[in-house]
Amino acid sequence: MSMHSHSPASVDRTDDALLTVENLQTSFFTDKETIRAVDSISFEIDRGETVGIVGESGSGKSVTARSIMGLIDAPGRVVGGSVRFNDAETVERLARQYPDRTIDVDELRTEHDVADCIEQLLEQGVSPAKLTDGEQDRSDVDPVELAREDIVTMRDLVERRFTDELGITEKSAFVVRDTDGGYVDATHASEDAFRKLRGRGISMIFQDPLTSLNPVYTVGNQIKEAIRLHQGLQGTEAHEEAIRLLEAVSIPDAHRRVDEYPHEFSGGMRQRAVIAMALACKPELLICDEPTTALDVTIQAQILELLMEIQDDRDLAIMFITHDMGVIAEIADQVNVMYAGELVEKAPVGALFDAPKHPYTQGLLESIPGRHPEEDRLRTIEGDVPTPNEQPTYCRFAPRCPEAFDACEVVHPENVGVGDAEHTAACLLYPEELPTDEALEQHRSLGATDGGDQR
Ligand SMILES: Nc1ncnc2c1ncn2[C@@H]1O[C@H](COP(=O)(O)OP(=O)(O)OP(=O)(O)O)[C@@H](O)[C@H]1O
Ligand code: NI
Repeated sequence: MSMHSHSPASVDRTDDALLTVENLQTSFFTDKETIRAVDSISFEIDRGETVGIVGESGSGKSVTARSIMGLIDAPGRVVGGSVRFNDAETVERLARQYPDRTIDVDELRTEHDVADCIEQLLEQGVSPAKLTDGEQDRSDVDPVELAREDIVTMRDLVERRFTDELGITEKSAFVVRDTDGGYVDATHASEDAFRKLRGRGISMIFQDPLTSLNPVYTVGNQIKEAIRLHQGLQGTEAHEEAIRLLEAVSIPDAHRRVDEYPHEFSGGMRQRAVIAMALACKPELLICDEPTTALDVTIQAQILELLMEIQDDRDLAIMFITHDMGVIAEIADQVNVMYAGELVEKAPVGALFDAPKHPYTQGLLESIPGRHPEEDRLRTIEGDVPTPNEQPTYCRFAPRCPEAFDACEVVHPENVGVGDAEHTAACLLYPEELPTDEALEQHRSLGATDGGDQR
């Protein structure tokens, strides 16, 4: 049982999710300002599922991906939230390698009483709202009572790292074992653990295949290096596996092409080779950051088709980043719409296209080429994505929004349920069924329990 199960904002898909991103916050600290590139976003990815992340340039899509991969460099830093990777094999492997940095939740359950822990936290001045975060309908209930009812659990305290605050667990721990399935907390993993998590576990491909391929080595040697690192195969075995992988990504004549250099490959073939390299690591989750934007439309369609086939074969989860709603329609099961560092709408792909709720999403859909064949000019949303350089007490989309009203300047919209169980939007027009003043009150109170800046 998770604290989130009653929350309209965070849909209860937690139990089986392969990846859980919760209140992730990543900022860049420049001389001039703090850019809140990813500003407290939450979403999940299930096994075998494709989750699309869509939004205009500068909305924070790549920073989200790089935060998950542990690839944020100075002046940037993940400043809050967590990224939990829930794969039993990975948890066991890392728990063996990092016994001192592993938390055993079952042990904690036998040694500590959750209600006592919560009492201590309240005494230390932690707000009850923080302890019941996600329990909007229970926010007036004493958190100690929720612990007694098993609604707030030891696992919840571990996930929010309250057990660190209590001195029960090591602050540097990042592997969590639990009978219900543990996880690796990527936001707390050390550099070397991240390297182990990348590749086997989570693997990423980028927009420009040339940045992932080294021009001085043959394509085959680069794939073989990945095979050696992640599967421990050498010599002929590695060579055979490299050919199999090139065949798996439909590179014709793989026996010969395995010995060619990247410049001898076309753009589409290079992107296929990069996918083969990513697969050499046998990942559970593949993150694709605009992998087809540099390619022409026909090749783009072939690569998407290929990814779908590979996904079916391997039950691979895919997080697919694009600014193109057309691509989202092709490939995604679930969609997260980002704007200026925030997640403004989340929905299954059908619901998003049939009934987009956020005016921003509506604008993105209106600007898909071919939507209005009777018009000669493509519709666009006027203006640009603002740089998110302050904590918003308003709606960041309001200046461009055709539906904006006075409150949008002074109330920050939170994600609220909009119809379908798995559909949320962060817009003051919702919940539609409430009168405006009550809707605004709901956004204000959700904002107050949001946690805000965490670290
Ligand atoms: N190294 C950095 N230093 C400072 N700011 C950065 C850095 N990297 C990203 N940002 C800022 O973070 C915000 C989000 O950038 P991000 O690259 O994630 O956008 P995106 O949605 O991937 O856009 P695109 O579609 O153009 O790839 C932007 O405001 C960007 O300026
Ligand atoms: Ni990007």
